[in-house]
Amino acid sequence: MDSTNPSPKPSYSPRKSDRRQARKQSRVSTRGLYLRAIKDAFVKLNPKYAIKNPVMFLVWVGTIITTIATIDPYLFGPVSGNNLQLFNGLITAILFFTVLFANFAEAVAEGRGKAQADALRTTKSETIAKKLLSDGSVSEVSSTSLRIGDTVYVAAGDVIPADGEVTMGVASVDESAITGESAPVLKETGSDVASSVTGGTRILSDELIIRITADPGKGFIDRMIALVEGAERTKTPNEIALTVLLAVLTLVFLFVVVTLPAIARYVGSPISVVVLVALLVALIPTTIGGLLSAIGIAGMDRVAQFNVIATSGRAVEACGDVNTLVLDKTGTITLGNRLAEGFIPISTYSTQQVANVALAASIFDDTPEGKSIVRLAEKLGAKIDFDSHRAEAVEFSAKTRMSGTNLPNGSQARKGAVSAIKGFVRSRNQQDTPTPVLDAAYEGISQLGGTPLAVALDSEIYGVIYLKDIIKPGIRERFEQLRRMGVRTVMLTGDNRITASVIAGEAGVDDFIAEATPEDKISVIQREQAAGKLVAMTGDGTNDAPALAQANVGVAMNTGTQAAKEAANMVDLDSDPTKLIDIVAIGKQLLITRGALTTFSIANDIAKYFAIIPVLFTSANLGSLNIMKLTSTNSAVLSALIYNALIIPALIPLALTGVKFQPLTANQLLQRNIFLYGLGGVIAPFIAIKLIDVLITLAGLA
Ligand SMILES: Nc1ncnc2c1ncn2[C@@H]1O[C@H](COP(=O)(O)OP(=O)(O)OP(=O)(O)O)[C@@H](O)[C@H]1O
Ligand SMILES: [K+]
Ligand SMILES: [Mg+2]
Repeated sequence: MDSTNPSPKPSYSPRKSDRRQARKQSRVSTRGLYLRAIKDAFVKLNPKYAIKNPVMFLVWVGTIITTIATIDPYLFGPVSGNNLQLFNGLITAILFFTVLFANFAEAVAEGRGKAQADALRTTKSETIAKKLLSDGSVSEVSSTSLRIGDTVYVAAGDVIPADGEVTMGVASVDESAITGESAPVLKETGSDVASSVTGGTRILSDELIIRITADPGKGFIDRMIALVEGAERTKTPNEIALTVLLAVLTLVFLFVVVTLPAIARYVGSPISVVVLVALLVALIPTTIGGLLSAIGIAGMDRVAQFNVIATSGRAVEACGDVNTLVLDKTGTITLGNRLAEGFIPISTYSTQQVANVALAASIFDDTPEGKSIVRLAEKLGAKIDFDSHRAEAVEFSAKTRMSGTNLPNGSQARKGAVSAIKGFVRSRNQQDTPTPVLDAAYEGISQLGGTPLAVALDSEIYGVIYLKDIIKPGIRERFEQLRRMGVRTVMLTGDNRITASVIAGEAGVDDFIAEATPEDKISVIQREQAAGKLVAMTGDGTNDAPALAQANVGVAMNTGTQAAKEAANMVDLDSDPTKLIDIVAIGKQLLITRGALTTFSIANDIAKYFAIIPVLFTSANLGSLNIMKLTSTNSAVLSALIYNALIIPALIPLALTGVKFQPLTANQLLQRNIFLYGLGGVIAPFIAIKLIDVLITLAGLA
């Protein structure tokens, strides 16, 4: 839970994003990226890879056929015409470039990940680990020999040899190797969120004893490398469905093209094999076929640029389908640094007395709330009148919703949710005490969106602490955007009903659940899923792990426990719960981009069909069909093919950055995109082909 998170809340200053930006740029040089992609484009010509993309593979096969026809134009039967070898050679070259361009698109998309993986690998060099043996002695071993369950000792200056949990000590650690943030992070034992350490990070001060939790090659950095490199990138269900659709379309066009020679012979206008291959390539969906995997990779990459590591493309894509977002109140919707604003006494007690009990109940509470209560109480002159070394801490838990101190004299000081403290007092008094003043204070604070904490000593409630929290600026607009995209937001909080409804109303969430226990989180998710919804959530604690695993998209905070990180399918390196909203937007954009480019590609192919087919039959005195007045059959085929090849690199930037994103529902988007990319896709080829036809006629190529 957030209130137990000792690390500072993320700031929203532009400086931080600038730093992140600078880091990305230094890691990846654009020039190197393109050079590498050009090389990879050739490597991907290997049939072993090429066959994974059926549409482009067919183009590759076509290239080989036209190559043979260039060497011997008469091999596949009698053909007429002059300059056959030049024409066939040109077609072959264009087809070859079509395949290369598609490979290049994929390679560019993969490039950034590969460069990032290289940078990560440099942090992963083998180190010497100080392993603790059962007899208490220390033995120096290689980090690669460590196994789960081993215990190691690390001190200032050491690199942590493998992932683990701190079992003893407190130390500050430089995690910039994975998060890019130079500020040191405090690691300590016992804490739910600060006890997990990552191999490859460096201890800056003090020393730690760590129990290893990952075998060699299975650590967080290893997983990150595999992920950013795309080694684990499997096709997502949506991608598979689209690949099947494209294959079917390809078959249809293959059938169309195969039946053409018979018709052509009938009308007395025979067509050569090379023209048939060219026609086939022009008609099959090569544009989307060539860009499909680049779009998917770019989606993962865009998530990575937000400093979020996705375990699979499937996870990013699932974000696009999310219908319900489950969010925490404290720290996600509100700023989360709830600070004590005042003490309100009840019955005969004075403010001073409330402050004294509040202080006694908070001396061991190191949550931001606890510390702010101590500060305020001390400011009001409160003092503790017992030996704190002999007192016992009662830790806060989201289940009990209270915390406190057992004093040396046997007294119990508590503070917590008003209902929880009422329950605490009732169990000692065996009856309810009517407390109209308490209820008024509770309601007053809640109406302001604040959190009221009741303060009790043994069987007496002394008063209420007002914890003030502020809704994050701009959060209402973000929920508004989500609503327009058809995403429902549900706020989940351990806080009381009134506070919850006030904050929910101000923030504009669709629904909320108050006084929620950690178990409620999982049941909310299950209920939504039972209604056919895809659910996304964030979490950091161990008790969030089951809910993170249950959600379709679970984003764990990097400050969270190992269990939470393993259960999630994304890890946010900045530990900013608000990012879930951005990730959902990225997922939506990925799906929209794919849809838009598919529409454009298919519209293009249909337009090309009507542009070229008539020209093929001009010699049969069907010239009136040549509405575009293209120069000749050859120039029509060449123009169409050149357009077909060039459109792939022309659309790479769009495939990588994604189409312009507007928060609309899926249906509205579909309509808008069919109009924009469908109509555009029909018109563009006519204009472009005509233009290229004029140019190559001027150049005397056809
Ligand atoms: N350190 C604390 N000591 C005592 N009581 C606390 C402490 N922190 C929170 N509480 C009380 O327990 C309630 C539940 O806390 P919990 O962390 O489950 O939810 P929350 O912080 O209010 O909201 P969210 O679930 O959005 O983080 C709080 O609303 C508050 O009344
Ligand atoms: K095509
Ligand atoms: Mg909380």
